[in-house]
Amino acid sequence: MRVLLIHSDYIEYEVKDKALKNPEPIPDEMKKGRMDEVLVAFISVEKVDEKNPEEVVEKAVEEIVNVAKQVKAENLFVYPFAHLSSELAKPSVALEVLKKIEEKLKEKGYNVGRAPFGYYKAFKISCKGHPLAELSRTIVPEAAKEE
Ligand SMILES: NCC(=O)N[C@H]1[C@@H](O)[C@H](n2cnc3c(N)ncnc32)O[C@@H]1CO
Repeated sequence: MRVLLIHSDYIEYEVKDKALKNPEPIPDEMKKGRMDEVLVAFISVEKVDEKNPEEVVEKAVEEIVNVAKQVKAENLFVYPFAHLSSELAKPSVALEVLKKIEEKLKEKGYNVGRAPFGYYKAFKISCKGHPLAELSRTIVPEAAKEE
């Protein structure tokens, strides 16, 4: 899994078109969204994550929470982003992993938004520009490290 973390004044998105034959079904209110004072996590779920999705969910949540505490962000935004890797997990696994990350971050008390999965989206983001405002993380299951 590849994660790009951007501490932002805001992020806003608008769904434009289907990018998969069967994108995530979404209600009209999810076709546009905005979150302010937010730590955005652009996430590419990778093929290697299929070896242990539960483990990469836990590790991703840990990494995102660590950064959220450092930058004092209470709002988090999970953004499905298929452009950080050339070895993507299949959509069914990726969607489940992203939903689980969202769910576990909420369980930890954060306000969590998520952009719809399987669509082309226009988005605007305002990076805060401080030294910890742009970070990236690579997360792999332990099993993959032994190979
Ligand atoms: N920016 C627009 C976009 O990326 N659209 C992507 C994601 O929303 C989602 N998607 C598919 N596979 C994955 C994956 N492995 N990880 C994350 N998202 C995925 O499906 C779209 C087409 O790849």
